[in-house]
Amino acid sequence: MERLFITGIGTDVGKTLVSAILTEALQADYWKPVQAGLTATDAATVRGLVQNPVSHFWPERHRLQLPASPHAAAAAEGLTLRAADFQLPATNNHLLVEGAGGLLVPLASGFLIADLAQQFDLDVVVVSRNYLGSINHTLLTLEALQARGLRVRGLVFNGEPTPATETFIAEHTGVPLMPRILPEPEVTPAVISRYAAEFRTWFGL
Ligand SMILES: Nc1ncnc2c1ncn2[C@@H]1O[C@H](COP(=O)(O)OP(=O)(O)OP(=O)(O)O)[C@@H](O)[C@H]1O
Ligand SMILES: C[C@H](N)[C@H](N)CCCCCC(=O)O
Ligand SMILES: [Mg+2]
Repeated sequence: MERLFITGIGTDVGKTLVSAILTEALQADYWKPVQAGLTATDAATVRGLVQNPVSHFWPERHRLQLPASPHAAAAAEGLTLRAADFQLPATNNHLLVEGAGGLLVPLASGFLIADLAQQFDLDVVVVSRNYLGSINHTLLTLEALQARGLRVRGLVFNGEPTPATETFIAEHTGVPLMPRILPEPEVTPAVISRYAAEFRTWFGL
């Protein structure tokens, strides 16, 4: 059974896109524990992109109005998020848990996204979007995971292929590479389904 925590090298790097692909590939359940910003929630986005009838979408534990760092969005509502608030959904299906922003984004004082992945004892998928500076952000994320003893199930490169970047990161870290995502003119259920087939092959399904 795959139980995966989806993180990335920052915000807006494609975690939700990759979550939709993995949800479809594995017919997995999906859970976003903390949603900051409610105009278009990540769970609604994934639900709209996934076509299989098996996936279940678990409700967010905290839905915060402000599209900001969760610690600040919670404080704006007079809330303090705590580790004890969060329990992994009780499912027998594959499960994908999407973080908010990057690995060290704060949920509260002394409580980071990385702590959630550790608390749930999940393997981690890292999404790296290509931009100038992304090598450093990717290596920092992978070092922080290693320092916490978190296992990397795979790294996904998203965006314009950049062989010099991807080869360096792969050789320097030795992390397993999942299929890469190209810039898509539009993100549709058909696009998700096409990548899901590639990921199914990667998982040996
Ligand atoms: N390969 C791609 N092709 C086209 N659009 C993309 C691609 N990757 C990401 N996007 C778009 O970029 C935006 C940000 O991606 P996404 O929402 O997946 O980021 P995120 O890492 O989940 O952000 P957050 O930290 O808010 O959860 C979305 O509009 C998404 O559709
Ligand atoms: C609102 C946004 N889309 C994400 N959900 C939260 C991003 C928090 C980033 C905090 C930071 O690293 O400075
Ligand atoms: Mg997202």
